[in-house]
Amino acid sequence: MTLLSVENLKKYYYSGVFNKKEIRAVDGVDFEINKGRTLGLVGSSGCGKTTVARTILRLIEPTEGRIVFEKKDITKLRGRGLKSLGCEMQIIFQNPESSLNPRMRIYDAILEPLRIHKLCSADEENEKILKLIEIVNLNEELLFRYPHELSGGQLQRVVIARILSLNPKFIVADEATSMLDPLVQAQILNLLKDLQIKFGISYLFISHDMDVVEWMCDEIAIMDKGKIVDWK
Ligand SMILES: Nc1ncnc2c1ncn2[C@@H]1O[C@H](COP(=O)(O)OP(=O)(O)OP(=O)(O)O)[C@@H](O)[C@H]1O
Repeated sequence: MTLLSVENLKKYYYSGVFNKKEIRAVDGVDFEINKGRTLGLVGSSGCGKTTVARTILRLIEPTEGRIVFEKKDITKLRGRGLKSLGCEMQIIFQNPESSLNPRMRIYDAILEPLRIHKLCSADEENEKILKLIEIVNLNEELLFRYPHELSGGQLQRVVIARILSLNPKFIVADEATSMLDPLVQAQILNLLKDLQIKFGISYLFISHDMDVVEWMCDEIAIMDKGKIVDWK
């Protein structure tokens, strides 16, 4: 069953004041992702992978095309609709520290989205946080530490716990494990796969590492100069 479909997606940038130069970052991309499946997006640096992801998540406006999520056209969604879409579609970046406030203890970092989106009552907060860290295999002792006191792998688990609190249906992993050493990378990838099985999450998995993509993904789209040029 299709969760997300992207039709003729384009994102052009314009640079220069006098001699306007057109940059076709994404130039007519089509794909579908089914529920509980993973699509890999690979290609050389600058081919448009991150732009595809940010456009789908409505973090940037597409120049042209249509994005359909759960049978709903979300291309022009605004206001409250866009806010609730923000829970269902999430992104994990390469550097977990960029997603976490350095002055906020881990406990509060996981609590923050629960409070912002009013996802549980005050009485349920503690239990919910303990449940989330159990799901991502994070030790309870780490809850009262600050981000700089955790390793890259532990931080990525915190980021995943925060995201999971929102019950997402779709997650973009944008080079999410490429800064981690191979053993930790394998652990995080296994965690993402487990979460997919448990919660039926769909992923758009962006990476330079073809071995990782082949292991992680059901289907792979290869991008070049803003277009999908091959499928695997
Ligand atoms: N805000 C912007 N303004 C102008 N050009 C941009 C902007 N964002 C991206 N681009 C350009 O769009 C193209 C695609 O960039 P994008 O970051 O999507 O590529 P990528 O495949 O994700 O690269 P990488 O693997 O290095 O992250 C590049 O030529 C980039 O310079």
